[in-house]
Amino acid sequence: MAPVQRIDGKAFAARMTTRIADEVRSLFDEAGLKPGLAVVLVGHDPASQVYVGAKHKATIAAGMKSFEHRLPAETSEDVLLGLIAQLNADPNVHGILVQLPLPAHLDASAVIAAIDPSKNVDGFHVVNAGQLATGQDALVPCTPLGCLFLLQDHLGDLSGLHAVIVGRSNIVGKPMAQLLLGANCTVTIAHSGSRDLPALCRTADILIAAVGRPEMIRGDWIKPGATVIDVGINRIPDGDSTRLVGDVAFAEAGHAGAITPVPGGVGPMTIACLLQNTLTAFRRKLPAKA
Ligand SMILES: Nc1nc2c(c(=O)[nH]1)N[C@@H](CN(C=O)c1ccc(C(=O)N[C@@H](CCC(=O)O)C(=O)O)cc1)CN2
Repeated sequence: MAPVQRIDGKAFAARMTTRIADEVRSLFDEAGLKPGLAVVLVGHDPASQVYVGAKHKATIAAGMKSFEHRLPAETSEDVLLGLIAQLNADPNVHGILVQLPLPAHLDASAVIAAIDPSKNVDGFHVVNAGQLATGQDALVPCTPLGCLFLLQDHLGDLSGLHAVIVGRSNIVGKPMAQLLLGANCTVTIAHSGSRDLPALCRTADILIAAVGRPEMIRGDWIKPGATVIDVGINRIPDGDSTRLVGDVAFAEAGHAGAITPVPGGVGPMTIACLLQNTLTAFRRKLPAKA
């Protein structure tokens, strides 16, 4: 059997970012306007600080305007909702993202619901979710969108393939299922409590691991030749230090057809798709050409 291929999300994301930057430049030449992305971080979660910093860098690299709002951990919901109302009304802001997780005293659903759906570049608003579920043009959550791009790039047409998604979150599992249905896959959504999960996973041509548990998916859960997309980003102790692992036991997956590594797989695609969604939201606000 051929050795497993590594699906290089980092390289794909870099190519996407270059293409987006080219589009941003030519739109600026045509219309004299730039897309603007506002990212709101509440508190000091170390991983969130890294991701928000990476989003700022990527936004600038793509030629967009970046508006960063770093608020103290004790920020009240009223203050946060006030900032969101201000960003909703700001014509220079085309995309708004509130970094998750939020501190425990804040209600993430209420905060997401306050973001104008046409600027909700995370695609988390119920309007965005409803549009995706009913096959309308939607702003689609960045992580599953990135997974779909990697799958289509690697496999081409996905029609008729059986995709098993392990994980049922609103952010990854459910929108991933909608995207794969839209690409004509047969889709099963499973979770850590599904009966005989290993056997279910072994039926997958495409296996999406989005369960948030380090290396839970073992090698013998993977059908030979399957394409495995590992969404998990888990930091585990490693001697005196730590290291990142996915939800799949990568070292046991040598018989898969292809697999995304962690790091360097899905993670960078999340940020590239955020830029893509910001560009989409911006384009939708441009005046129609005569
Ligand atoms: N509002 C949102 N919050 C969160 C989202 C999101 O899409 N919207 N997703 C995650 C975090 N996330 C982006 O916000 C994110 C996670 C990981 C990466 C990434 O590139 N990871 C690297 C490894 C980085 C490291 O060393 O820690 C990789 O996988 O190669 C980018 C974005 C939760 N919150």
